[in-house]
Amino acid sequence: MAEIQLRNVGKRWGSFVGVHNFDLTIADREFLVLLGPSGCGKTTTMRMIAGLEDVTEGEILIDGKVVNDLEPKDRDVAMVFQSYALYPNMNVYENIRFPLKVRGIDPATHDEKVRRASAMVELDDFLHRKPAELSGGQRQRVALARAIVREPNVFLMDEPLSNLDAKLRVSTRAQIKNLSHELAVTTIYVTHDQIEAMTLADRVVVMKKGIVQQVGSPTDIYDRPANTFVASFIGSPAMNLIEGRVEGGVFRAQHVDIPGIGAPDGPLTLGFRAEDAGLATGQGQITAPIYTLELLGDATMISVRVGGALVSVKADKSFRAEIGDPVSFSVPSEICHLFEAGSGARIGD
Ligand SMILES: Nc1ncnc2c1ncn2[C@@H]1O[C@H](COP(=O)(O)OP(=O)(O)OP(=O)(O)O)[C@@H](O)[C@H]1O
Repeated sequence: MAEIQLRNVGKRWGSFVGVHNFDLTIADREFLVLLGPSGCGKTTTMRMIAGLEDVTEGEILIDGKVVNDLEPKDRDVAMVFQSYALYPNMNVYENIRFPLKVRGIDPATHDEKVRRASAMVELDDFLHRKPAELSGGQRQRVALARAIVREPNVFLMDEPLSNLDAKLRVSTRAQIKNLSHELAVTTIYVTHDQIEAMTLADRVVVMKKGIVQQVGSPTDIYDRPANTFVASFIGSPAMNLIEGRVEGGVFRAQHVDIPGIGAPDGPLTLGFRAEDAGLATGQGQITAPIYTLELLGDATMISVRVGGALVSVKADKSFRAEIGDPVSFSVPSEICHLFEAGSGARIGD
């Protein structure tokens, strides 16, 4: 059982603000992902929860108890880092067992606990090996098992997959998801990889420059991004964003003419996702020469240049044309997201 509350938590170093006013309750057993570009304050937030970094403002509570002044070892949280930090002279069994020894857990229980944790990450056959005799993915699993074996109240994972190659990331990601379901322990997971965030999280917190931009389920964040930063950070490709003007309910930019826009006259940033639009059968709302074509296997991505921006639309995998050929996209107003031109904040639903 562990509910974590962050009450207006902040971190400053001198005048530099690393994390600003972070206010959120993380439910017991929730899988929360902190997502954002490098330097946005994800790791600092996690380190404050772990007790590895002092809090400058606000309070952190674990199960209703303020832990600001508690030592990391007294917080009952287990951390998994991007660097595995395994002991090179110990074999896998001893590495996994280590936290139990340090914590003075009854030695009679060690063997069972180590074997259960190693079985969960499918390392049963590797217990006698030294870290140097393991692959990167296996080492990462030892690090996971070492966190699991403690049976902590909270898991904190800081980019645990970032040292793995693309294929291993996908399989280890699936394993983490399955483990978190099995263990049902409150987990906070830091990543800058939006796919990892979308696939793992119950809720995602998107951060930028120390400030929380949006908190929501992966679908909330994907379907209703709170601002252009979130819209351009989530999704592959990111949401198409076009700067233009509304006049009499029609959004206009170079090559773009979209009627039915519910915003007052003036400048506006309009967004839509590549998979929501399509090729127009007649005259569509965006008509321009093809800038590039990418064959994705299951679809063809067609891009045109609109003003300075590249706008992409997914078409059928059989679509073929030449760069420079004219193309027209169907972009009805219903699929469009509207953002304020200056602040980038979302307008309406
Ligand atoms: N000890 C420190 N003193 C001063 N500034 C720091 C310190 N530690 C971190 N920072 C700054 O705080 C900001 C947030 O850092 P943090 O490590 O939390 O970012 P992050 O989102 O985890 O990035 P990354 O994905 O690169 O790990 C950064 O601008 C960083 O330079």
